[in-house]
Amino acid sequence: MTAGQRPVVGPVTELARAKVNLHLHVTGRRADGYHLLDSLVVFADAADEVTAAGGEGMALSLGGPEAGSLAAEADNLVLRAGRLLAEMAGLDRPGAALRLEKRLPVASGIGGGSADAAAALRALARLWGVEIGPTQLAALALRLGADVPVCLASRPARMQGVGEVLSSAPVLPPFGLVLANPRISVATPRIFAARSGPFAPVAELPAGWKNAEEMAAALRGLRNDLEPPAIALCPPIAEVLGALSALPGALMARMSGSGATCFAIFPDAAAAARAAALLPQDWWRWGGSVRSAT
Ligand SMILES: C[C@@](CO)(OP(=O)(O)O)[C@H](O)COP(=O)(O)OP(=O)(O)OC[C@H]1O[C@@H](n2ccc(N)nc2=O)[C@H](O)[C@@H]1O
Ligand SMILES: Nc1ncnc2c1ncn2[C@@H]1O[C@H](COP(=O)(O)OP(=O)(O)O)[C@@H](O)[C@H]1O
Repeated sequence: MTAGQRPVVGPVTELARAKVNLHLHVTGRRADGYHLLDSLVVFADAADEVTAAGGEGMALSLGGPEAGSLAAEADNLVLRAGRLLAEMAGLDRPGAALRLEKRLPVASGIGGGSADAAAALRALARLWGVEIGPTQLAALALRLGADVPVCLASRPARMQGVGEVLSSAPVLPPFGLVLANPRISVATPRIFAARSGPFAPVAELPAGWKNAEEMAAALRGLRNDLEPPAIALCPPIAEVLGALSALPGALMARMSGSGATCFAIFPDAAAAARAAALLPQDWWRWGGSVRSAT
């Protein structure tokens, strides 16, 4: 890796989209305790925003409706990503004024922190003119978290290994998504630690689905293995799943990642947006579309 590319002068902004695990099978466990996963991952249009501009030293300012829960965070993933990229690029005096517009709930199973870290890597690589290949960037991302590599591309993907083995997703039809969180944060390590029982098989997925109904029918045959331990530790998740399933037009509902955010699939984005408005106002809720593979 070099710092040989022409740096960008103006501020660089990157979206940090919410990651949604349409299924999540825990297929094994490594000797170091990390779990082997099989997951079909999509990215919603709900997103944080990371902006990087030139500056002396590296500083981060926070804004947006969900910034409050991060104010006390000494080691924001955006700064960790910046420090790591600067170190790998051999930059002596890296300078960046970073801004995080936080709209996604923190510690909620939609990888907001991972998406922020990935967005910071993309933004700073452009700002500093760092030339880095995709393999090297993915290895760097993995050091920040198991979910960061998939968030780099921020497009539909099949995710395996502990999160670092990425391959093409089936061809997805257009569909809408509702996300709902009961405003309870959930710590990922606790949920993995509470999981028990035999490991799941890798899911058999087709080359693609013709429409949202067909996709939802296939997904109903799969599961999120972290859902039972998450509900045991955080019972309101069951209520969120019940409310999502009862929305008009919902084709299936499931928890994402280690929770507590749950999602429901709809035939289109407009139906999803209408349905989200029917959920309790004291929940974090969102309805809209997902980013396609192209
Ligand atoms: C569960 C998932 C599914 O996409 O999503 P989230 O709930 O975080 O959104 C991810 O695997 C989370 O990825 P990420 O949040 O980046 O995890 P990390 O920071 O690397 O790890 C946090 C902790 O989760 C556990 N962990 C994480 C990933 C993995 N494959 N196996 C694990 O056992 C470990 O206890 C680890 O110490
Ligand atoms: N920019 C950030 N956004 C969210 N969480 C962050 C960030 N930086 C550090 N964190 C820490 O990472 C943890 C996991 O956050 P997050 O990625 O939102 O969870 P999840 O992967 O479950 O959605 C939080 O508890 C928080 O302490």
